[in-house]
Amino acid sequence: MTIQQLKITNFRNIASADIYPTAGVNLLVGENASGKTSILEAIYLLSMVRSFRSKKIKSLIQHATEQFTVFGSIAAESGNSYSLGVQRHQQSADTEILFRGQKPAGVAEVTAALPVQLINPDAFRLLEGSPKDRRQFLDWGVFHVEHSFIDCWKRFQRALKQRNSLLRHGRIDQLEMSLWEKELSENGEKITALREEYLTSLKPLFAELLDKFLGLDNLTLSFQRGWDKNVDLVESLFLSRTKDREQGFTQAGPQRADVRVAVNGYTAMDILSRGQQKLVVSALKLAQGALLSQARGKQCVYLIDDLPAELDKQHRKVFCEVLEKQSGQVFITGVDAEALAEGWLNPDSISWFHVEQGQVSPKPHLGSE
Ligand SMILES: Nc1ncnc2c1ncn2[C@@H]1O[C@H](COP(=O)(O)OP(=O)(O)OP(=O)(O)O)[C@@H](O)[C@H]1O
Repeated sequence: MTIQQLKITNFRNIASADIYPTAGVNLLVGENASGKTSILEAIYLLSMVRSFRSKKIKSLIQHATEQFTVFGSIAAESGNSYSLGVQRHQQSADTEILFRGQKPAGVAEVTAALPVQLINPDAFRLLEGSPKDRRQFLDWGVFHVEHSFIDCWKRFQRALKQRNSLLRHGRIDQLEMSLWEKELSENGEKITALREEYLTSLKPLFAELLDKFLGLDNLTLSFQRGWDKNVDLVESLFLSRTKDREQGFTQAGPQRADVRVAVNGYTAMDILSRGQQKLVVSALKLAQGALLSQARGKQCVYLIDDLPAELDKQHRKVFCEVLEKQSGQVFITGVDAEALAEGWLNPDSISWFHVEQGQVSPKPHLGSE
């Protein structure tokens, strides 16, 4: 997927922008608070229909205006182009999405059409955050690669909600409980198998990238499925009914899964430097893009907020080379044009944009100024 045109209206501090990015690397340079991250946020919104910075989508509407609009013209790998627009009005209860001129069935349809990977300071959460952050990472990949996942996931969530609500009832209807446990475990086992399979496919791609970035060959990823490995989920649920009733929720299952990232047996975030953590997280995200391309022939759009931060010159150079060699579209922000200009193999193929007080304009390549 490639964004050929991006039009932004009344979004954060951007009153109006209309840009034509290149299919490869796009660099967005500007001072603090100029609006660089807002552009990444607008692209992320097109894919996820939410922000990565704010839970309240209305906070994205430019102050003193009524609504924002983000529009993208997207080129698919098939050669077809289609339009995607997301709009939110102050007075409206919903966010409007228009995909190929129509209202999509759900957000998942849009997300599947425009896979976006974000590497920003919050991406560290993948290592230092809760298991939920790592499950989200894993499920992003499974969702894009395995189309049956979304249906299993929805059915699983519904069954989990039902079981939790039964657990809180005064008297449990054993038959109803068994029925929901069956539904929960059938879908839970499928989700787990898909997650395991996905992680197995991801590992070699991740190892290859990590080797380029850091040469950390003793780093391991291990999947923890979320319940006792010696029993089936249905059995585990049955055995834990009494304990779950006391707690008021289901304790075992894929909703407790995790991916442990360890170096020589130690939790990665406890021993890696900040720069190493950034490269591990980046390698994980780039590996997801590579797997999507390998499995589905789809390219992902990478959003990288402040690439130079935390990385020395040498690691920045390796990172740039990897980004240039992979086939997805990349948007990178930075405050220092010189630091951003370093390390590219083909600087002439890169598009530059200057961002200043919410205005976005194409910028001549640094060397040609
Ligand atoms: N709803 C809004 N309406 C108008 N301006 C807003 C709104 N929300 C945020 N802003 C402002 O938009 C500006 C742009 O912020 P943004 O984070 O995009 O800048 P940036 O260029 O990425 O900065 P930095 O380099 O410091 O990360 C900030 O000054 C912020 O206060």
